Amino acid sequence: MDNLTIAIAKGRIEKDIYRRLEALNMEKWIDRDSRKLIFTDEENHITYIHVKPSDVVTYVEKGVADLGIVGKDTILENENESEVYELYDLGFGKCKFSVAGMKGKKDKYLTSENLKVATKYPVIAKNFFKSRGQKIDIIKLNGSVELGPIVGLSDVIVDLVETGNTIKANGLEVYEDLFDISARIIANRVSYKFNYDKIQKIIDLFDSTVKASDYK
Ligand SMILES: Nc1ncnc2c1ncn2[C@@H]1O[C@H](COP(=O)(O)OP(=O)(O)OP(=O)(O)O)[C@@H](O)[C@H]1O
Ligand SMILES: O=P(O)(O)OC[C@H]1O[C@H](OP(=O)(O)OP(=O)(O)O)[C@H](O)[C@@H]1O
Repeated sequence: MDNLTIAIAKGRIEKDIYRRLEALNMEKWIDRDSRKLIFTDEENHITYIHVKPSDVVTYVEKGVADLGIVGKDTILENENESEVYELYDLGFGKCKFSVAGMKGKKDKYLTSENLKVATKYPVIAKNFFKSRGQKIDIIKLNGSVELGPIVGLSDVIVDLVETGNTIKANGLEVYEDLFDISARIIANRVSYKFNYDKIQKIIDLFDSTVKASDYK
């Protein structure tokens, strides 16, 4: 039997993925202490590959992976988003997209033209302001985005907010929430068609870990 390949996003959501696999007794196939990037579950015929979050959609879209597990934010930011099917909301990795800026400066945000927006997510930020008909300049950063308004690089940021601690610790406030984010299972379109039963079985397995516990 051919294995199904699942691309797992390394980093923040990894821990929750392993908790689910552990609940299914499927984690034993993955050596988390090793530097290996590919593992095989011989019992369930699954190959796991460990990739950067921003590369998960690429592996799935190209058909190298049948399935991928990655945050909704990363899916929406990818130019090939529409080329993959989003099948299942895993319910972990929860956070939200927000617009934030310096405390007490919200008025400027609402009225300003050519707002300078610092973000790791230029596609999502552009789409949001476009839908509102507001002209903006994007400043693409790769992290520590909250610094933008503090040092005068930008007027606002578009970023993920979970606990709100980073925003607060840096004297910023949320001006507006965009939408909620969580980890999703995505599928290659062709593979979904040809491996429907196998893929459905894997989704049912993940689903059973939610029903059997309070992971959500
Ligand atoms: N507070 C949070 N901040 C950022 N991401 C979060 C948060 N809470 C949950 N997530 C989820 O975790 C994912 C980010 O994981 P991580 O920070 O490891 O990767 P990354 O920053 O996108 O990648 P890298 O830093 O390697 O380029 C997001 O895609 C999102 O789905
Ligand atoms: O609301 P909070 O719980 O504080 O979480 C939000 C922060 O977490 C993420 O940053 P991350 O830790 O991934 O670091 P980064 O700045 O390198 O992206 C995100 O970009 C926020 O800065």
